[in-house]
Amino acid sequence: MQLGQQIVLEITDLNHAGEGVGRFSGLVVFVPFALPGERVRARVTEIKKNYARARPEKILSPSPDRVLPPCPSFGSCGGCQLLHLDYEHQLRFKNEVVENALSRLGKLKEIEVKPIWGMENPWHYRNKVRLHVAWEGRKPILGLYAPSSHVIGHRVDQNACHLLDEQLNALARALARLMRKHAEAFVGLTAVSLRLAAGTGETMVVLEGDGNHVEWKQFIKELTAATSVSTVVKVRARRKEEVLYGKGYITALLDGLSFRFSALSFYQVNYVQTSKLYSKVLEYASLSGREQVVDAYCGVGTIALFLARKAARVVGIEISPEAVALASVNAAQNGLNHVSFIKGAAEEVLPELLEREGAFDLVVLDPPRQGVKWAALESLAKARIPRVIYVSCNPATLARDLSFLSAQGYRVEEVQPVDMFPHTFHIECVAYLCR
Ligand SMILES: C[S@@+](CC[C@H](N)C(=O)[O-])C[C@H]1O[C@@H](n2cnc3c(N)ncnc32)[C@H](O)[C@@H]1O
Repeated sequence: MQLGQQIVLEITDLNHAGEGVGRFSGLVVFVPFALPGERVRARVTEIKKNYARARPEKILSPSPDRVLPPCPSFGSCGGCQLLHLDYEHQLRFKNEVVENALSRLGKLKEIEVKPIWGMENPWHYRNKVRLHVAWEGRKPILGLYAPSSHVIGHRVDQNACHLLDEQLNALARALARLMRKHAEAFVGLTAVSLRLAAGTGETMVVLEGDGNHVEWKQFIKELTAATSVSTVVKVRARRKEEVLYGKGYITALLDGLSFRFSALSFYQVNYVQTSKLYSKVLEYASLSGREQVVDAYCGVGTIALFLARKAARVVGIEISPEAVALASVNAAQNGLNHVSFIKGAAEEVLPELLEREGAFDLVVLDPPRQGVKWAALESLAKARIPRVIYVSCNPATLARDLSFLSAQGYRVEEVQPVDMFPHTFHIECVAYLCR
């Protein structure tokens, strides 16, 4: 096989990233946007020792599960990987990814993986987007990068995104128009994020990088006159927030609670599915009102406050100082005064907390994609925490960590996948473990 060679192959499977898997001359070949059962003609783009990658040029015999992607940017935009696969089959694929991760990576057999909870309407669900700034001559353009590249593959002024909330699509278009008008202001800006708070409809524009502040003033004046944007914040190298307009945060409403979040604090991207995810956490928690609970990786305190409505005491742990400050405000605003928050890394704070006051009934973990550090996992068994709920956005690290906890004496009772990210390969899960 050679780079640039044209090959014809049968696709037999999908890998965890949603790419078609076939074989050519004995080598595994990944073909993005190809489906199992398809025969494709593709051009080799990468050759490694154990696998190759090829770009599809023609689908010679399409799968019956293939659908026409509604977005003209599909394939040239890195946002979606599964828009060509019928939604029912996307859900089936995701269940299989979770089952395979648990059995192959985690060596965990006989775990009950429930059928994934899909969306009734899997479109326009995203309340956040990070757009990149690129240049077309002296004019800035705004869009999403092509897969594995730093080239814009989807321009927001040309097409609306089918995953993004329509309010944010409209804001992105208005922004792109004004950016071209105030091109000077955008020299030095690398990205612009847009966020929307459900329930209140408040929106935030986050400018990343540096630029001409005098020009920004005029740009922001025109932006806020032309749109209903609530706040504009600047962050430099994604570290410190500087409020340029409005309050610097927006407030979302979810199932009777309100949550403030800011430019640098995490907030789940899909409101409909977040409500289902948190209801599952609450169901697994099955609180009576007497329990003491830890919510590790608590963000702005969302799960902590959901649980606090039914628990005696909740302690949240979070590394981001912005998020911890907002979590405390959120607790106070929701009248939940038996919740406290500790700023720090879970792998340091959790072992200390459990050693100091071991009497917690339940620990919730909701780490980023890298999963939980072993020091934190070990401390659960050491403190004999009876029940653990693990929320994960990465089946591979979930499998690794559940395997570790199994070896430490925990039994994985059930795993519920939730489709937080339709049309992409990303999968959210919530797992329930008992000692
Ligand atoms: C997936 S988010 C979950 C947030 C929250 N549970 C929610 O549902 O909105 C993970 C959070 O963990 C925080 N984080 C990342 N590394 C951490 C660490 N080592 N210790 C504590 N928190 C961490 C991030 O800042 C982020 O807020």
